Amino acid sequence: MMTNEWIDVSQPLTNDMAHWPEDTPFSYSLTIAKQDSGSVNIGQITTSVHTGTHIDAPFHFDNDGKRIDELDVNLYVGEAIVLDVGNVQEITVETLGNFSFDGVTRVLLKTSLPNDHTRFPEQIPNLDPRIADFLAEKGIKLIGVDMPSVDALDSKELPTHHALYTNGIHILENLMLDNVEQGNYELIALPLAIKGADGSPVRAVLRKKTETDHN
Ligand SMILES: Nc1ccccc1C(=O)C[C@H](N)C(=O)O
Ligand SMILES: [Zn+2]
Ligand SMILES: [Zn+2]
Repeated sequence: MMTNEWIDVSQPLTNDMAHWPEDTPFSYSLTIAKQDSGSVNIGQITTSVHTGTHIDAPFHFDNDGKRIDELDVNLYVGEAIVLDVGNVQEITVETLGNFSFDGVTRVLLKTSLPNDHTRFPEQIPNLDPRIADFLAEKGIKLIGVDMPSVDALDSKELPTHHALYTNGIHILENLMLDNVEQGNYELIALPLAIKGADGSPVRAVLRKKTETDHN
């Protein structure tokens, strides 16, 4: 059987990468050099947990919501469908109504936003909060986007975050889908086990399903 290779759809974590204005930038530095320790190089990282490819815990936008370490890891591993919605600036129920969801529980939206991890976008396509009900009805438990947020960048109310949460749909942000075509994949995007956290970086990878794969 032909097996496809896993492909990386995560933003590289670089010291010049984009971050939310007023949020903590990502930085990696070597704090102990081998010539000084006599044995090893040791680095440290500093970052907001919402920089780069990451998941939101419900606690990010709801004080009573689950924290990262309380989330089921099964949400982040398994079959996912990539949908190309790059033809619209506003993603609505009507946009999604054109697709078949095939009984998958994870949907990744590829928008028109070009992937550039060094540039924080000025504007992003809008996700109508009403898609939450629609996706929940299709059995979706995880939505992934190639943008820093599922709401407008200046939103304080975060209507789409809340609508998804209310419908039991978890959120994955800042995927890199430029080189991924629409279709059925397997996804791995596991968060770190950060106790009590509101979000976590993930390493997100996809593998295209072949016709011989079972569902
Ligand atoms: N880090 C921030 C700093 C300031 C204002 C918003 C954010 C966010 O993270 C919101 C976004 N909806 C997110 O989940 O990534
Ligand atoms: Zn986030
Ligand atoms: Zn978010």
